[in-house]
Amino acid sequence: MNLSEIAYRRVVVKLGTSVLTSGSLKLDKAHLVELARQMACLMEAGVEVVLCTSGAIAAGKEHLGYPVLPDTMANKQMLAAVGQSQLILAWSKLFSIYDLNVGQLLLTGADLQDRERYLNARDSLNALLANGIIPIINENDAVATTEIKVGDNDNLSARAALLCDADLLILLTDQKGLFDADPRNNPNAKLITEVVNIDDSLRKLAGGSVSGLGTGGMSTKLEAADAARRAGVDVVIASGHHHDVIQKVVCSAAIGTHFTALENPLESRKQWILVGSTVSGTVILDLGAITAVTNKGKSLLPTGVIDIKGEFERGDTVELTDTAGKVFAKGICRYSAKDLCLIAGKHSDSIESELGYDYGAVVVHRNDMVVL
Ligand SMILES: Nc1ncnc2c1ncn2[C@@H]1O[C@H](COP(=O)(O)OP(=O)(O)O)[C@@H](O)[C@H]1O
Ligand SMILES: N[C@@H](CCC(=O)OP(=O)(O)O)C(=O)O
Repeated sequence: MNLSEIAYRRVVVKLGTSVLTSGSLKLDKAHLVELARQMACLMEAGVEVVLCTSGAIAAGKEHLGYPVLPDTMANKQMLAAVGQSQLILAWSKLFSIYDLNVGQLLLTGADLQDRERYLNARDSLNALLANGIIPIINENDAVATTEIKVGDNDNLSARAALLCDADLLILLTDQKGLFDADPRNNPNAKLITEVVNIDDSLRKLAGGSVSGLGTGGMSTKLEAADAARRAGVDVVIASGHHHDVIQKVVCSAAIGTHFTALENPLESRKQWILVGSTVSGTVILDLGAITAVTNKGKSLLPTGVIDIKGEFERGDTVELTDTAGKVFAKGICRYSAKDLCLIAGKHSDSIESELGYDYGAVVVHRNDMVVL
């Protein structure tokens, strides 16, 4: 391959457990050597690489000799705590062959939810890159509980790509890309080489993980691809076992499934609303408000609110839905759920008389909203 064809300057490479174990129950060290070589070669050629690696729980099971344990959160945390240190040790040793240092960033959803913590994580990631160090990211499974987790490394890697302003996200897995059906169940499934629109019909094609190794399957990869391309990042889903896959994808080879970045990416704050912040509640809108928000670029006023679900505070992120539950936007709410119940369906002029105070006429401002 000719590295003079390099098309990207900053790349996030996400390696699923399925790739790291080659479908077995332990880390496939020989394959890790191969993957590290490809990433080191790109670094040498001036491409900045961020590695988002799964495999902590698999490595923990291997290191402890596959103990038979009750399936509790504490046991998963224990396996991740043991396995993460083995995983980072393996990567650190492999990159040291190329005189490359690594820096470990263990994140949870909670670290990215709060805008200030999000910006701190961004500074740390950028500082590693600025010093030629490979950031190695995983979810902090040893302390994370379901409530505070991102939950899967596909979405975590998309958030990492946004954090460091990458121009390419490569999701490597055990399939050649996204197929029109799960190839494990359907031998006639066809590879989709180019995705232009991510819509409900495409989402229906992407199933979960059935191997028992991975988390989320293709459906979380599609979520990740959607978030990344909205932020201006190209995405490729490909097989982690394709020869020289990382280098070839960085040189724009036609491998796997390609998602081209949208031409008008979301600004940084809206990227955070889309992928960083956690949804605390739901605001249900009438048809007039849905049209105003989705087609006319308007802010949401209380008069268009029909109902509210969940307990949220002023400043929390909410989903905006229709009465059937279809989510069409996400945004930061300027009123708490309690206040919104009192002003729902009312004219903005009456907010002060209803509440005794007023945070402005708007419930979700269009600058704080991402239409999906
Ligand atoms: N439409 C699809 N195309 C390809 N793979 C699919 C599809 N739907 C579901 N899958 C499943 O997604 C799996 C890959 O995801 P996952 O198991 O989470 O692996 P990883 O550890 O790489 O994240 C594949 O093994 C496959 O069974
Ligand atoms: N954080 C977990 C992996 C979670 C995950 O998304 O796994 P995968 O679907 O294999 O990328 C671990 O290190 O075991």
